[in-house]
Amino acid sequence: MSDRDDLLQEIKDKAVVHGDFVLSSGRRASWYVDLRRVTLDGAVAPLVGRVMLDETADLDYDAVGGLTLGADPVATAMLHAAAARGRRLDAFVVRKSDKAHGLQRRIEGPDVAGRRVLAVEDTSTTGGSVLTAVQALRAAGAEVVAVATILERGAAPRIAEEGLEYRHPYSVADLGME
Ligand SMILES: O=P(O)(O)OC[C@H]1O[C@H](OP(=O)(O)OP(=O)(O)O)[C@H](O)[C@@H]1O
Ligand SMILES: O=C(O)c1cc(=O)[nH]c(=O)[nH]1
Repeated sequence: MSDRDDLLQEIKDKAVVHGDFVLSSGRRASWYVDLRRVTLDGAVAPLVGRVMLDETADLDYDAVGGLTLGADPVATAMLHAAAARGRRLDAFVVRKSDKAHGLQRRIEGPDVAGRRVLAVEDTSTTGGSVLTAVQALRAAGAEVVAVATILERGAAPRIAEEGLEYRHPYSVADLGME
């Protein structure tokens, strides 16, 4: 089995939940994918890093991150997977709102100004979260080369509207969901 197949199986086994849920956008859904159950799983996180690096291998970026919290373990998994392959990749965290004390940074980590960055998410349904990160990154002077999520759940049209390249190893159909 490939990393891609292995990760899909882990997502099906550990992250998919059925029930009645309110999503980040306020929409309701009969199923939810709690990808934190795989991105924070010590056995699976390295797989997440490798699959996301493979999915974006043709893109030129040297830092990765997104809106906290779902994006954070995706970005650090990629940082570590890149290091294991001998490649330097920085990570960053975009806060949901400005910080009023300390250094008052909206984007934590090495500076992103003037750098080519990849905006990531664990999943995107409306694209609202990842596009909030894109907006903050652009305001900080970064060039967003693309958006990448583990699971595309409906955000593709919205991301395309922004003229952004969008990568995702899996979509809803891979889970057998509507
Ligand atoms: O494409 P969207 O409609 O924005 O939905 C997807 C977002 O929802 C989840 O995060 P959530 O808002 O639950 O916040 P959290 O990461 O802080 O838990 C998920 O991690 C994405 O960030
Ligand atoms: O749209 C969301 O909020 C959402 C959907 C989903 O399947 N998983 C998740 O973490 N968030």
